[in-house]
Amino acid sequence: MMMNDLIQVAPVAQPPVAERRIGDVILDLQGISLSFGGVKALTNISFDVREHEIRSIIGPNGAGKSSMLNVINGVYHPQEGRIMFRGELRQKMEPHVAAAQGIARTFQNIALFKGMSVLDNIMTGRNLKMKCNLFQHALYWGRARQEEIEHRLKVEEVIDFLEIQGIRKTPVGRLPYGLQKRVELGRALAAEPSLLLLDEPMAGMNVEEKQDMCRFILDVNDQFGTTIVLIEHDMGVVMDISDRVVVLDYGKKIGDGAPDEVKNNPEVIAAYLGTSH
Ligand SMILES: Nc1ncnc2c1ncn2[C@@H]1O[C@H](COP(=O)(O)OP(=O)(O)OP(=O)(O)O)[C@@H](O)[C@H]1O
Repeated sequence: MMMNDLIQVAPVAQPPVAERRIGDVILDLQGISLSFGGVKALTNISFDVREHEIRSIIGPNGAGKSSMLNVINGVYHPQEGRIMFRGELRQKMEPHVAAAQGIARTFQNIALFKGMSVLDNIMTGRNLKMKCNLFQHALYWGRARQEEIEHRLKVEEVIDFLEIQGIRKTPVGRLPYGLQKRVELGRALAAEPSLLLLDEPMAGMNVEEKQDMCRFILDVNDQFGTTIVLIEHDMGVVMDISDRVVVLDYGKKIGDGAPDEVKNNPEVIAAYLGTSH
């Protein structure tokens, strides 16, 4: 089996890179190493992410992809290495600080409130933007009400964008898996992130659901200029929508470059065929 054989989804038309205004490096990771006790999840990984690009992280199971996302949004603190975000050296970033700096993410296992409606789940993505606290809600009802209306409008925009108007009142737990994934994307978008981290947004989806999700990811990138870092196992999707791809294997970087370059990298092919170890 070659890398090309892994392609499962019909190609999605992608505008040329120049049209999507790829900019300067906004995230620069240098020499990142992360261990859990004796387990080395990441060893001396360096790569960067440019503004407005779609940057994918791929690799076999256990390669360190989710650990890398957790380093980027401050859930894990690497023992070694340096992270620059928008020109600032980050020490121990906490997840809420990363969120406040415009980094949002979705998770491998959907993390939504199953009993709450689609609308209310997406509304939770606005939490960091809310200025009025409970006390102010009681004292300045008018101001809090105005703020609530503004948040609702933003959430409705996200709902329209993701074409989920028909299910806005439905409890999330009643939705099929593919739609739940879309709602999770909606919650991340409600935070109006500049950097969006997507952990296997297409896992468990059928071909049609994958094509829809691809379209939404490309539209988010194109219409809002959002920079996207994506982990995905489906090589067809990755090669179609990414500007650049970084490849991890056993916690080490074995490839980095444009999709065509990575596809033809012998070390990457060997890792996917299981012949490198
Ligand atoms: N919290 C943790 N505690 C201990 N070990 C961990 C932890 N998180 C990850 N690891 C280990 O680090 C290594 C990399 O795991 P990680 O989940 O980052 O890989 P992955 O590439 O995302 O895998 P998958 O594709 O299966 O999701 C694995 O050996 C894993 O067991």
